Amino acid sequence: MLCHISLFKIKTLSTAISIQADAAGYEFLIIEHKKFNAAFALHGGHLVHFQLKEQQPIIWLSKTAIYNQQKAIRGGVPVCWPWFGAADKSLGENLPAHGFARTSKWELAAHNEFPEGVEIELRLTDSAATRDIWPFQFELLLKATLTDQIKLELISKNTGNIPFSYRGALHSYLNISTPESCAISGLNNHYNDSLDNGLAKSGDSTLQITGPIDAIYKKALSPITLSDKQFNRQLIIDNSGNDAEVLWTPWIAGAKAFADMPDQGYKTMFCIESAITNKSGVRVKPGHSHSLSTTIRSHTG
Ligand SMILES: O=P(O)(O)OC[C@H]1O[C@@H](O)[C@H](O)[C@@H](O)[C@@H]1O
Repeated sequence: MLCHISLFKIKTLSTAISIQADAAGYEFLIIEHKKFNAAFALHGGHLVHFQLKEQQPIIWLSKTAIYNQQKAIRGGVPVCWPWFGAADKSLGENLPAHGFARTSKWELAAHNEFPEGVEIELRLTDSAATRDIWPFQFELLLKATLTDQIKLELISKNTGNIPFSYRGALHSYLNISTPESCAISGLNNHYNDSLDNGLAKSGDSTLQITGPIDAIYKKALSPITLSDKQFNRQLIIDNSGNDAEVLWTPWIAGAKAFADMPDQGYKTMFCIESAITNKSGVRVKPGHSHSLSTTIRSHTG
């Protein structure tokens, strides 16, 4: 499953679910269900693998991803939180891009196996280290329901006594055959091009992948479909709680510049992210929660 990492089993949680670790003690939750295989890294609360039996993986993971506590994993579904992109200057200098959730160690809060799949809950709460850079109390829950589809729900709960605002994303790296085989439809026509100083532009409702893309599309009004001719499948993506879909591929130069992506890696991935990118973010009052989600299902033929 994670064929480029050697893992040993630490604990069996149910027939399909176990905790396994690499030689350095980096922990994964491994799911070997009769319908699919999947894996999460506890570091980052990060889905790193999902593959239905007899199909190509839905989620892309870099073969040269770096697994250590300081780094976000390249691939999978990074949880970007409590900000998206660069941190607000008011929080300080040199803060990590896309927040601290993807480089924090999460805990397994619940797991349940049933005939059609599994439910997994991973939790991250504030600590002295998080309050040092983001002065709020919170409970972040990633609820994953894995069946013949992936459903990820990120619930941001304010456990303190002052409101907070957050931005973020479920930054899905989708596994594709080749860029030329793919077309994306169902997008909103309006986007801001991050490769052109955030300029507001309008595009066609179907997008081909022919070069680098880094764009913030206004929230789609219906599900988005990534059609992949060579894999003979459509990935159908339904997001909620978001204000945008961020589309991203680093393309040739970008992949070359990353130490944790093979030079050719850009050819087999494409990101469609369920994101909150508005400057003001989503405000969550004490005792309240907000949910950001993405559902990805595959339709073959
Ligand atoms: O390399 P990172 O921090 O994981 O970010 C990857 C990309 O993430 C995307 O969401 C951003 O729009 C891009 O600008 C960014 O390059």
